Amino acid sequence: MVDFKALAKEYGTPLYVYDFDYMSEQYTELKEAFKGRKSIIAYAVKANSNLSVVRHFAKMGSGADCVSIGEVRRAFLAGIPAYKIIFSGVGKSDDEIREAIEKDILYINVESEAELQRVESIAEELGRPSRISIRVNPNIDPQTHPYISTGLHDNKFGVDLSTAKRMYIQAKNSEHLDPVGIHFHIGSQLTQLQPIREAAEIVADLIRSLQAIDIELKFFDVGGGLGVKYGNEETIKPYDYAQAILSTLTALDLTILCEPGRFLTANAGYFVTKVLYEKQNGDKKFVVVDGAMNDLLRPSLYNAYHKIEAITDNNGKTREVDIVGPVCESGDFFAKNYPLPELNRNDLLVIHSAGAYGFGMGSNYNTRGRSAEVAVQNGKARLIRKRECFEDLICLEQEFLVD
Ligand SMILES: Cc1ncc(COP(=O)(O)O)c(C=O)c1O
Ligand SMILES: N[C@@H](CCCC[NH3+])C(=O)O
Repeated sequence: MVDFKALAKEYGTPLYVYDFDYMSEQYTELKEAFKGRKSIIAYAVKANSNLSVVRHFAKMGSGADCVSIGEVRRAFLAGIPAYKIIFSGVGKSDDEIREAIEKDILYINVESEAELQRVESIAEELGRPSRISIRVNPNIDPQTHPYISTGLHDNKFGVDLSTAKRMYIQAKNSEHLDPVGIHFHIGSQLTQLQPIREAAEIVADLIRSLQAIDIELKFFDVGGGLGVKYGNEETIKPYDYAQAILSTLTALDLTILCEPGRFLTANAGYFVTKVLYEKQNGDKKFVVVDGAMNDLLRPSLYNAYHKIEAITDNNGKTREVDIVGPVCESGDFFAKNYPLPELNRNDLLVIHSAGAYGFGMGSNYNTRGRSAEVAVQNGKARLIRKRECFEDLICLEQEFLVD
């Protein structure tokens, strides 16, 4: 049990708290699910890119799935070896591609024909062949929130099957490209197994058709996306997930690469915020807290549900309130019509499932410094990122002030 009151007293609020022991359990469960097959769990750094979090997974043997050269650099800094780092994303710049090739990462995940040309040219310039994988868009509806669906042709990600095949042939015939993997990722917060199985089947068939023309791949990269419980949703068990994927690989000897983000971190994280005021506009009751949409954007952006726990001495009956922050937007809320007891100034609200896409999607909107982050491990807490102060926010502008 995390003592949120003590942490809030020591580190202040708003505050992110991460349970590193829970992260370890999630990692181990997923890794075990692929037992009997060669596999790399490549943590999706975007979910929570704090260096201490990435380092925690590095120590467990994790690789890293990165979507910018900044994330690749983070992965290196955190101690993830080059041979377990992959780099995805639809818009990699020349500089990013160059650095990824120079750093000799496991592979660059290519998302278009135009990008393949750039990787080939840059590899030629460097005189160093680039290992690549191609992200296939299998046109499968993942049955998740439209903003986080990625495996339909309507989405910008990956290439269709026939384009992928053309690209593999080009790569095979190029002395500057070394096609080693194939990738798909149909969306995030997936709670249905069937779309994952269908996508894996489609991609496994493509691998067989490539084998028939002598293109042998080593890595079957199944992306991330495994959903978690925010409320009452049914989720997929890691074992069933792994079995569904492995069942499509009959007679194929490939290393599985899996890129979980949310599964490893979401329910390890809590966002702790303090009650400032209660107010009432007509019939509507509001609880105003010191955290805001610039700290945790998911409710504002996706109308996402997060369980909220009140730490208060008032245990009386609840009433429905909107929980809102100080930012000047009506969209700045953590929950609407949420049942909470009467609250006093300085009571705490703990917002659950905030470990993935929480701090990382934060901003400095309204010139608000981002929260501190704390890790809890083996019953001990430690600061893993300082709270941002005003000087941190203005330091890149200050020298440009003119009279
Ligand atoms: C290519 C890729 N891999 C992995 C992830 C991680 O997803 P999740 O956090 O849902 O596991 C994402 C994000 O959706 C992604 O786009
Ligand atoms: N930001 C999203 C997930 C995006 C996944 C990135 N590919 C969320 O908070 O749920």
